[in-house]
Amino acid sequence: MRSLQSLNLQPILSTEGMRNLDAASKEFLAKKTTSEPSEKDVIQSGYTLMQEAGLALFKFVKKRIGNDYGYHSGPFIAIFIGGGNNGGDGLVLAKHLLQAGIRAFVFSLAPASKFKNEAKLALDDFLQAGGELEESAKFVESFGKNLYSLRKTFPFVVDCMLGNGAKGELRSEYAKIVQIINESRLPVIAADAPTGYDSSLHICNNICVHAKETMLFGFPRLDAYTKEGGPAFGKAVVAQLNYPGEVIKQFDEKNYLITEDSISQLLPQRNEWGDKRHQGTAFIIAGSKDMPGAAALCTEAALRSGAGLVTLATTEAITPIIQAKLSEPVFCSLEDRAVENCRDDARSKNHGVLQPHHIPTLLDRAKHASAIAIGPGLSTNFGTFETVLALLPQLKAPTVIDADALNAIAMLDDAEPRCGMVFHDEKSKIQAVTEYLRSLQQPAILTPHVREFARLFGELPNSSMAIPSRLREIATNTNKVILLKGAPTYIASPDGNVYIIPVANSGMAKGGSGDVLSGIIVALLAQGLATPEAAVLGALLHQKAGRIAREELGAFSMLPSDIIKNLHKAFVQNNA
Ligand SMILES: NC(=O)C1=CN([C@@H]2O[C@H](COP(=O)(O)OP(=O)(O)OC[C@H]3O[C@@H](n4cnc5c(N)ncnc54)[C@H](OP(=O)(O)O)[C@@H]3O)[C@@H](O)[C@H]2O)[C@@H](O)CC1
Ligand SMILES: Nc1ncnc2c1ncn2[C@@H]1O[C@H](COP(=O)(O)OP(=O)(O)O)[C@@H](O)[C@H]1O
Repeated sequence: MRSLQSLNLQPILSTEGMRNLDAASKEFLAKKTTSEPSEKDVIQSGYTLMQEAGLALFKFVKKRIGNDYGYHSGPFIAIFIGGGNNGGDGLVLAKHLLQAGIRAFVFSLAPASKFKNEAKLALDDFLQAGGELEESAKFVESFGKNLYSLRKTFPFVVDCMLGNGAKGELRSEYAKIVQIINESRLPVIAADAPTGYDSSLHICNNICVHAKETMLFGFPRLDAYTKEGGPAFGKAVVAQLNYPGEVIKQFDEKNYLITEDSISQLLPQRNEWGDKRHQGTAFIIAGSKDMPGAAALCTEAALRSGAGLVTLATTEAITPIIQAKLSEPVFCSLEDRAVENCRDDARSKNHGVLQPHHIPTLLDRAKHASAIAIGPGLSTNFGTFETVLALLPQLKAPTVIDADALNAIAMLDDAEPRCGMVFHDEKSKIQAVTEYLRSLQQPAILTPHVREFARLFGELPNSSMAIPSRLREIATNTNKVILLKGAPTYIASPDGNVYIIPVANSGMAKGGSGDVLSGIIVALLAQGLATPEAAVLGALLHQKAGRIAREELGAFSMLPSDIIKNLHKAFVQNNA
């Protein structure tokens, strides 16, 4: 069986974790050379790491020289450095460029006398190699009012002003340079963090470099993938440095970066000799009279994701509509009967939606399923909520709980058969939701977007930095996988690991995309993947197909159905 544990994924560190790892590694490496290292020995170890960082940056920048960004290639590279270690990285880069015969201007925001420790060693090496520091004031004077000349001279800018040590609003000399760089619209490559990103508050200042790419040193850092940091970091590229394995273990925060590269390693093994039942049978409970499309999208996505048999249970009011669209699913058409319940007074409201009298039929059909998805487009009808709440504890197969099924659980306090049970505050409501979920015997994946999440578990933490630990807590307490949809996607597993898919694609932010995701995941579960693997692989395939759809159709025009149309490419490019 394919497992996430076997993938050797890169841990994502917080800025604090990264800085602590840096410090501990310097000590550790220094102790390797002498049992009682002096401060100088520790600085020397730090410089070894800085040289690795600067070399990686050089290789990266060198690849960008030419027409990589589609801009004409000017003769010079502009590197901006500050007086800390981020500036030191820039000096190592500049030395390599110099030695490679590539002309670089190093504009320094700090006087040479300000450099100390590793950055001082880097400065000494740079000067010794024949390099010179340009004063940043000169840059402001020559280019500040003449952006045309700036654009003519430099194809792009390398930002080594401030890295993960930056705090608070930028000082005026930094702010002025950042404004000029931003106004020039030149592409920026940032080292470790874009200048203006406050690595202690984890927010962008008003004045902030918006990098095209940022090279992160050592490990992926959470800041680069959040909604607060992502727009400033641009595309994050990680340069692995030789941090000692023994030290890394101590700083693993159980958050892992996972990208489409891992798809092929997670795909379920197909049984070439097996019949349709060997490929998994998915049972989908979805759709209502006003939302037939949700059921259709979910079902078609499951069909396109490898399940041998897909059965759709939906109300008879919309069964013919979906039958006209899809030939392959088996249908479990749920009889519409006008019924009354204690909330929905108009009988007609209960027509064309899931109702308690459907439960015996659903349970009978669910017996044959290897996985179940429940929720897309079910409606917020009270009887539907009641049905979902009564049905879930009776299901045995691994289950994807999405959309209105999540809304049903969030209404635990209101719904029958718990009518009259009132939770007095949010804390007790969250506790009731947690207990309900924990009591479900089958493995399950919950796929809320942020509003569904808030209905179930209260608002997400204000800072994205705190989201992984909140999700970890819920996954552990409920013993269920929590997949938080959006950009990025977070998947928290009950074992405490959180997987982060660092993709932002506004073309996917459209009604119906989530229904597609549920369909993919239920098919993967049906094929025997465990819940964490099915959730992660499903989200990766979904995002990859979405990326391909966007490349073909653009973010404005692509539709959730185009994600399905491109699913085969997400699978096939990985030789499935
Ligand atoms: N082994 C290692 O350690 C490795 C570390 N590496 C690199 O080190 C970087 C971290 O270096 P760091 O700790 O020196 O911090 P850094 O980002 O350069 O900032 C400090 C400077 O910023 C200044 N400053 C702060 N706030 C400011 C503001 N608002 N506005 C203006 N200025 C402000 C502050 O000035 P001060 O306040 O002290 O006058 C000081 O000069 C890390 O991101 C990575 O690139 C790599 O080489 C790999 C190995
Ligand atoms: N900005 C975005 N970048 C990448 N993926 C996104 C973005 N916004 C939404 N998505 C994805 O699209 C899907 C939207 O799901 P959801 O909001 O439940 O839609 P619906 O319920 O209408 O189908 C989720 O899988 C989510 O991760």
